[in-house]
Amino acid sequence: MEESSTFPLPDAFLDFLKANGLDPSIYTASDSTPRYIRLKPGCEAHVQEVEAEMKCNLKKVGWLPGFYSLPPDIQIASSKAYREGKIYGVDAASGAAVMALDISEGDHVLDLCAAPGAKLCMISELLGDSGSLTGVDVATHRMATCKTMVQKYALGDRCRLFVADGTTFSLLPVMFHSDSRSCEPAMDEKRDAFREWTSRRPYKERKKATKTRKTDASQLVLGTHHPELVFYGRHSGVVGLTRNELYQTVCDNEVSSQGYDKVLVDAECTHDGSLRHIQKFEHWGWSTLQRRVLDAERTSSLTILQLKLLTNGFRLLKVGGSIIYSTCSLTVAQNEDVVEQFLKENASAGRSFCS
Ligand SMILES: C[S@@+](CC[C@H](N)C(=O)[O-])C[C@H]1O[C@@H](n2cnc3c(N)ncnc32)[C@H](O)[C@@H]1O
Repeated sequence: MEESSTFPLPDAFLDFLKANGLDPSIYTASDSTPRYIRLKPGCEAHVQEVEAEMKCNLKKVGWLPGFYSLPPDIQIASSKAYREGKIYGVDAASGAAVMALDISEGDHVLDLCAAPGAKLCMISELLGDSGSLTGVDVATHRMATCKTMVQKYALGDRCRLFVADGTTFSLLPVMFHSDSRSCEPAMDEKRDAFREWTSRRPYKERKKATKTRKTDASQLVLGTHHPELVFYGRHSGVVGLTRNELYQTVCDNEVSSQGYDKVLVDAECTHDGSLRHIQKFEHWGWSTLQRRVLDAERTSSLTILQLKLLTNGFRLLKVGGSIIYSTCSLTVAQNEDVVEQFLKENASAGRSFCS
């Protein structure tokens, strides 16, 4: 047990920190680390109203547009501004990862580990009325949260969300599918085209979707699946496409010109860098931390997963595009080492590190 911690860190976690050369005293700061919110664009006029409701000052974060810091003990989820979709909680570090993508108008962006969706929402805001956004996550329940977020904040117009394995996901931005269509689909195929998204679908459609989902889920296990499309916006490019068009396969040389402009690989990790997350294990139980985070076998298989995600993200990037790899771990093994290995295996990738 470490004297300097404000909450008791278990020995197994201290061993993990030691093995990775991390100083346990950083966790003493967890009670004084500010929280951050992002104000939805257009809601700037509501700052004073939010301050009055939360009974605290919002401090503008100069280097992150739309971000404000507030004292650590403020509960944002119970506030009216949060319920009304004017603000959402997102760390400054998450904001930094998104800003590093350098989103430009018209970009087609892929977020390969998207759920629960804070970064995806920010990307969507930066894209505004242009380009497209594809979110992928392997966890169905986390993707459900992501879908709820984009709908709550009305950010899903240009967005499509898939439950899929990011290490094998291979769909290109949807605009290109329709551009590259060689011939018009047959009439009966077109009748099956995706209609405008609605959560309240007729019974027949819901039944069909459940059947498709079940088939997709069983194929997911077999590894022969299509990604499961769980949401698409009006201007995501999906409306009007048939399933065949959406799931059209592409060859590698098409990707170089028709791939994504920007890819974010916010990879699964041990979350040790998220002080607030680690703090939660005090309530969830430290044995959960042991099982979910520290298990040595999991940690080594994690770095393999991280490398595979980064490699697949790069495969889907068009020539000249940018890819950002980020984690909420502080370990060199899950960050610099993964990137070094990736660069060794992908000579055509340029590099730039930031911490
Ligand atoms: C750090 S979280 C992502 C946080 C998210 N980018 C955000 O800003 O809210 C990592 C995510 O990776 C997902 N994940 C794990 N393995 C994956 C895989 N093989 N393919 C795609 N996503 C995966 C997890 O389900 C988890 O949601």
